[in-house]
Amino acid sequence: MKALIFGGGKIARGFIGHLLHLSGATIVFVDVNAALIEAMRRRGKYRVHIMGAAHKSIDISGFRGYELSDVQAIAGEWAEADMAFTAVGGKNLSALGQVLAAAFCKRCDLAPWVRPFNIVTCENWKEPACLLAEAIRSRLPSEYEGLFDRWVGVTEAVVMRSAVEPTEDMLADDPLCVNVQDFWDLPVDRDRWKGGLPAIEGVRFIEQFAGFLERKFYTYNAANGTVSYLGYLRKHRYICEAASDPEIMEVLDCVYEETSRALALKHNVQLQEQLRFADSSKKKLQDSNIIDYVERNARDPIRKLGPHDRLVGSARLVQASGAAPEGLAVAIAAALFYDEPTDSGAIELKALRESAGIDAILRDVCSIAEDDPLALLIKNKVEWLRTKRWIQ
Ligand SMILES: NC(=O)C1=CN([C@@H]2O[C@H](COP(=O)(O)OP(=O)(O)OC[C@H]3O[C@@H](n4cnc5c(N)ncnc54)[C@H](O)[C@@H]3O)[C@@H](O)[C@H]2O)C=CC1
Ligand SMILES: O=P(O)(O)OC[C@H]1O[C@](O)(CO)[C@@H](O)[C@@H]1O
Repeated sequence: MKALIFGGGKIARGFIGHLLHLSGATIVFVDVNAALIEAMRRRGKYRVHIMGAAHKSIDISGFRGYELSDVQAIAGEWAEADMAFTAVGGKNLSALGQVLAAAFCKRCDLAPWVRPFNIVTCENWKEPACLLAEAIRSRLPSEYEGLFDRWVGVTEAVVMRSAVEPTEDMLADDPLCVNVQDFWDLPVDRDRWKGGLPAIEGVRFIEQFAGFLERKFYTYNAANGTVSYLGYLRKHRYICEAASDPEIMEVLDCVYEETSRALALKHNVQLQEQLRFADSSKKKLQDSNIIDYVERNARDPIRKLGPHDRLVGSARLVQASGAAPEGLAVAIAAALFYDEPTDSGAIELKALRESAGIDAILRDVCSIAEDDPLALLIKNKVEWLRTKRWIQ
């Protein structure tokens, strides 16, 4: 078995590469970051540290690496590969699609198709498989479209292992190592997969997958958004500390309650089952074996305040179910005040807030109009945060 992994970051190395290595696959990483690829080639191995279960940690070696600009090499590897995964960040899928379209044409010219090829997105994003498939297909010359439709499946996975930057000491020893959660399951949408199913450690093909990614995103990520933005205001460094702060837990429980009702309704899942799912998210956030940082989870607030992302997207879902997203509105209000000076997105957000005001952020970043009930609710929660002195 041979697999391409687009992205060489934390999830690519610390989860997808790990599972594929355990399955005996030949692994080819492709990343836009030339320095990262150079380091991967030079060092030839990296360590995956399993947090809280050091005896399961492992060295991964025997992989190859290419820069994304090397379309010819990607096409050559593709011609011999069985599947590909992406872990590049949802906002980069469209740019990746452009390269994959060019590589696909070259790959078609290199060798005839004899079996289907699947690309699995591993991204916290709204409908990433559709997005990537369209980003590739829309750039294909018409004579290649039929081949793409016939031979390539684009499907998606739900990534629930956390992969975290190691400490500076660990990086000094191995700059490519990754700290990961002791979690091994990778659910993949079976219905979008073309052809026979491979046996890959941890990969679980699920039928009627629709909705699972949304449930995960608006449960796990809505919760870690809530915990991290409130955690920042409450000056917590670690996620597990913030998630165990009684004042934050009150808001967190409210978020779980409102998102669970809306998700159960939308996806026709028993409320009790969805609440159990929410509970597993809470346990993960509070797990002190997982050394994860408020800063990492709050990072890139402009993306995370986007209209379909974890906070506003889930608030919209709650509104659509006929309820008011009280807890999520607190989390969004807190995110508007994520003023971390080391985060370029946070600096931009603060400058926008100070120059144009909250209404402008809600309109331009979150796509929430000034007279939308959600805007009014969020602004009420901003005042509430002020009365609690969590913001000035
Ligand atoms: N780190 C985590 O705990 C989790 C991450 N995820 C998702 O996994 C995805 C990857 O996240 P991380 O690995 O944490 O990020 P990361 O920042 O560690 O890695 C992303 C990598 O993608 C590369 N990249 C960007 N654009 C590219 C392109 N067009 N082609 C090839 N490579 C490109 C970057 O250079 C970087 O090396 C994201 O969608 C994230 O939401 C999901 C669950 C958990
Ligand atoms: O970069 P993003 O989108 O915050 O995704 C990473 C997050 O997803 C999670 O796995 C939550 O499910 C977190 O551990 C992690 O912070």
